[in-house]
Amino acid sequence: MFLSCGAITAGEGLTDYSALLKNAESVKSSDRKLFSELLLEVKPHFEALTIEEKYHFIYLTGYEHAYQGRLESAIKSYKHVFDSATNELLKFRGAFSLVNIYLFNREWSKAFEYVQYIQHVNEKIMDMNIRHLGLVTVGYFYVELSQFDYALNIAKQLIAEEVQGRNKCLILGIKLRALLNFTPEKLEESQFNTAINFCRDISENVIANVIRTHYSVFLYLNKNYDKAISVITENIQQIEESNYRMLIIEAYSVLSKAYYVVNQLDIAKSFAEKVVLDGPQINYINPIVDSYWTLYQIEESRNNYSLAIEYLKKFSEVKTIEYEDTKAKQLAMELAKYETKDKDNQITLLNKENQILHLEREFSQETATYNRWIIILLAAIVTLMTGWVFYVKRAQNKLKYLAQYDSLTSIFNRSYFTQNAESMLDYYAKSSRVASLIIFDLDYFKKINDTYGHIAGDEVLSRVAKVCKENIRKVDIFGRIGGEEFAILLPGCEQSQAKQIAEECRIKISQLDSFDTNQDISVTASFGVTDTADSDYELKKLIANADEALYLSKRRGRNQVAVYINA
Ligand SMILES: Nc1nc2c(ncn2[C@@H]2O[C@H](COP(=O)(O)OP(=O)(O)OP(=O)(O)O)[C@@H](O)[C@H]2O)c(=O)[nH]1
Repeated sequence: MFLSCGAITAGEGLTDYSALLKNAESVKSSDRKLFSELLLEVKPHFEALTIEEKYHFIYLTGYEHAYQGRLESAIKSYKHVFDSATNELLKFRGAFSLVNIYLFNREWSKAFEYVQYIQHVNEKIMDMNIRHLGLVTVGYFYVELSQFDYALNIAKQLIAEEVQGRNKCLILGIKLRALLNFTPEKLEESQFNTAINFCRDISENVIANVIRTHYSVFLYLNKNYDKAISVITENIQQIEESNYRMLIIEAYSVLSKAYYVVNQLDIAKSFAEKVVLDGPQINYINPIVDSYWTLYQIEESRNNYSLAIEYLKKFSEVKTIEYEDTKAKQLAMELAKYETKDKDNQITLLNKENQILHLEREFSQETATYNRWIIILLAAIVTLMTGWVFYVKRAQNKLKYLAQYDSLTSIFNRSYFTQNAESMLDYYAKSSRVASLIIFDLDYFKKINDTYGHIAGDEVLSRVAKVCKENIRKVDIFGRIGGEEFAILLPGCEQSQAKQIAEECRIKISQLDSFDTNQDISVTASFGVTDTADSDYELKKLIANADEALYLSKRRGRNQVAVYINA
């Protein structure tokens, strides 16, 4: 009961409702139980409240409804405050509370109505904390609708007004997220660190962790995979304990992508699986799309084709949801902007032409037809544009594949092999772990081409790649680095194990059938092997030394494996 916490009375035994409401206001996010008790205490005396107190009470009731998840009732209370309260501050609070709920409900146009109000009146709000909280909500709205330039303008205004405390921490997060999507090339690591430190110093740990996930995405985009991983893993316990699902999902998603790139496939898979655990959740559809793609890539690289296809199907389902969602947001935004412009135009027109009212009716009819056409046109443009973006993205994916894989053998091409091998070697160098390199070259391949033709030669190359791929692990990096020259980087393998693997590949190649042509084609290959203990971690040096061993095999009569000796 409230009285046990100390009653606030206004002399002569009368309860000071204003003070009760103020008390409720101050504990609304820190002591939920007391907050509810205070509202219950005031409720029976509603009629005795002053007008101002009545609206304050209704506003706080809205807050209580929203907290309990009764969003329709919360909207009713907040709207009542917004429509009828004379106190500008309360009206303003009603507006940004409505934006938050409409954003949660994904009712973009309705949210936009109140966003415009907040932007229009914020300068009249003298309580800086409330004014800034309203603007932070607006910034968040624009980020949600991918209107990053608008979000950045809001951040600029708040920073110019020397925003403080939690609002500053929130807007720094919004600003970094907008920049990450808008102009990532202009971002620097120090900006993330400054924001994280600021939020941490004022104990806003959840927001600090949200910014850490943006930081991790930034590092991932800049190919700094190890750091992208450590930024999250160092704080993973705090992130998981936050119970903030969106944050947790974003963190898992970036971890799974980064672990995939550094070839830690089991860990990458476990994080991606956690992201997709609850099925397609519209409020965080992007990480789900990314995670299905990662799962598909992992299973495909492990040759688990049926599972890979399942993930690809899921990926395509969630991609469609993501695409529809983006389209809906863009359309809502375009229509909302159009309607605002149209409203402004009409007001000016009506002011100017007040004297010719009879023409106004005609005009609005025309405008209505005109509006309909514009809306249809806009919808068509947005559909076409998003369809085009989708098409371009698909074409980009195809181009990306072509740029990374050798079309004849479907293994990595030289440049992608080099890129992957170098980052793997960097990674291994840091932890001083061993890796080996095998290089092999087909014997007398020119003769095969000359005797049986280039098409038969191509078939040989593709079969050689296939048998070797079957013989190595999924973590090994396998590429075609020349016409009939191949390389395999084996992380964690010592020279003696690599030699054994090379020997197995050599035997498998020499046992290749004579194909469907019935021609008796005999194929062999010569191998050279070295490891990081003998040749260090620089790819160029490893290749040169393995090549030296390969030519020793050739000189010794071909169809054999030689190991580089560090004299
Ligand atoms: N069919 C086919 N042949 C290729 C391809 N790329 C390179 N070659 C051929 O591979 C042959 C390589 O010949 P050489 O470098 O003389 O080597 P080799 O005949 O294998 O002899 P050794 O390496 O000394 O055992 C050339 O005839 C190239 O035309 C390709 O993509 N397809």
